[in-house]
Amino acid sequence: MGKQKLDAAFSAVLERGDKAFVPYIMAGDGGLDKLHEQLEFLQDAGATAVELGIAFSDPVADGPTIQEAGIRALKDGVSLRGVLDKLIETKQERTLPIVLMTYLNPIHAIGIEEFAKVCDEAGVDGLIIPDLPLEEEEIITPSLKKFDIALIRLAALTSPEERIAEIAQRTEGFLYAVTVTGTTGVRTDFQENVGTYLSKLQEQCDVPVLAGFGVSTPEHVLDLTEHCDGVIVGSRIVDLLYKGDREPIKELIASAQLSKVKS
Ligand SMILES: O=P(O)(O)OC[C@@H](O)[C@@H](O)c1c[nH]c2ccccc12
Repeated sequence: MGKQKLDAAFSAVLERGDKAFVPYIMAGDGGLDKLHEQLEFLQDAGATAVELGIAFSDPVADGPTIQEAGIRALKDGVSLRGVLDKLIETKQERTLPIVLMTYLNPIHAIGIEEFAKVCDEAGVDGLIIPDLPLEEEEIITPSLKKFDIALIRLAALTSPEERIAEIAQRTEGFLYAVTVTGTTGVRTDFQENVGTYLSKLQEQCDVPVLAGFGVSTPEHVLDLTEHCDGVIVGSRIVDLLYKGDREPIKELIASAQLSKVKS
C-alpha cells in the first residue's frame, strides 16, 4: 500500500522496458457510480497508476477541459469525502495504484490528520496538491509519512535550478515534470528545450520522472519518453471518456508499452 505500491508498479513497468502511463480522470464525471468501472477499464488498458482529480470550485492550474469536467462533477454533488467513501467501498477489488489530485481547501475542510487517515483507508497511494508550495509542505508531510502516502511534487519549466534540485530530491513516488507553461490542456507542440529539461531532471532524481501537461497523442508519448520514464495524460482522456470513445484511450496507453511498439 501507499508509496511502496507506487514504487513497485513503476519498477515493474520500467524493468520490462516499457514506459509508465498515468491517465488523469475527474472523479465523478459521469457520476460517481461509474468510477470503479472507469478505473478497471484503465487498468485493463495497461495504465501504471491513475491520477484521480477532485473537482474544486477554483481550480487554478486546470485548463478548459478539466474545468468543465469539474463543473459536471460538482453539479452532480461530487465531493472529496464522497470520492474517498467510494474508494473505500471498492478497495478490495482494486489493484491499480491511486494518486489523488486535490487542491488544499477540500483537504482543510476535512482536517489534515483525518484526511490522511481516510486516504489510507481508501487505499490512496499518492497525492498531488498543486497549490501546496515546498515551503508549506510541513503542514501535511508528517501525517502522510505516518500512512506511507507519497507526496508527488511538480517541477515547472520556469522553476529556478536550485528549486528544481530541491523538488527532485524531495519528491516521492515520481516527479511530475510539467512540460509547458500555463494550465493543463491539449497542445499541438512542445518547446524545443523540453528534451533537455527532462533529461536533466532524470539526472537529478532517484524516482521516475513523468512528463505531463499537453500530452495528447501517441507521437507525443513516444517523443517525450525518449527523455523520461513516462507520461501523464489528462485533458485528452477526460474528453474521450466523457464522449464514450474508448478505443483511442487504449491506443494512447499502448503507445507507452515500448516492448510491444518496438517488436
Ligand atoms: O490535461 P493535460 O494537459 O493532459 O495535463 C494533465 C493534467 O490535466 C493533470 O495531471 C492535472 C489536472 N489538474 C491538475 C492540476 C495540477 C497538476 C496536474 C493536473
